[in-house]
Amino acid sequence: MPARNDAALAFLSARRSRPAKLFTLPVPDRDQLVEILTAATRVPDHGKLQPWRLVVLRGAAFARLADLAETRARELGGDDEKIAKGRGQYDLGKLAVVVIASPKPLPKIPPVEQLLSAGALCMGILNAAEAAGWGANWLTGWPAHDPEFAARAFGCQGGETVAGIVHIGTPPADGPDRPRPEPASLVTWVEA
Ligand SMILES: Cc1cc2nc3c(=O)[nH]c(=O)nc-3n(C[C@H](O)[C@H](O)[C@H](O)COP(=O)(O)O)c2cc1C
Repeated sequence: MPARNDAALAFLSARRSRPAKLFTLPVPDRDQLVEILTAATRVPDHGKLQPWRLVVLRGAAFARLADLAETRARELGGDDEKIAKGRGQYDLGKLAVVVIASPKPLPKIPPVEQLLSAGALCMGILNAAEAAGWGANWLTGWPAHDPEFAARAFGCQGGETVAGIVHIGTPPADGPDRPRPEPASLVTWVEA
């Protein structure tokens, strides 16, 4: 039986995202990011399929992807708001890990379970980054859900989708936390 870990419980009880648009430098270097990803990829994965892959965005990649999002918005007939929303996180990005859900064609493990594993990986990156002293924020945005953008930007193919784009950086000083769920209002206890 695992020992009670009060420090871990305290961390999980206080964890939160920080707004990526306010991140500043520094961001994790390669070794620091590998440490985060080593912890984060320790994630439930039915069938040990590893139904995900990661794309790390740094430096000039962000300006290129912002332009790609604008190009795609124009192709879709989008207005200025769609262009601005599409460019947003890439114009401001400094370091981000794109989690690609990459489902394997195995009928035994349904696609939803493989997608959930990718979501768990996003959460793992949030937690590992915060535990390592960084701010982190899980974003998507319309381009991430546009198959053509996802193919051009991240090489998505064969049923792959973007589960999350997790930005990591130096966060601003903490503001107030957002309201949190009260478990009592969510839980049905089934005891008979
Ligand atoms: C799948 C997913 C996609 C999200 N995409 C966005 C997004 O595109 N833009 C945004 O402002 N927030 C987005 N969010 C919400 C942010 O991650 C938000 O900061 C987070 O819910 C804060 O919760 P936390 O403090 O418990 O981590 C997304 C959340 C999830 C789970």
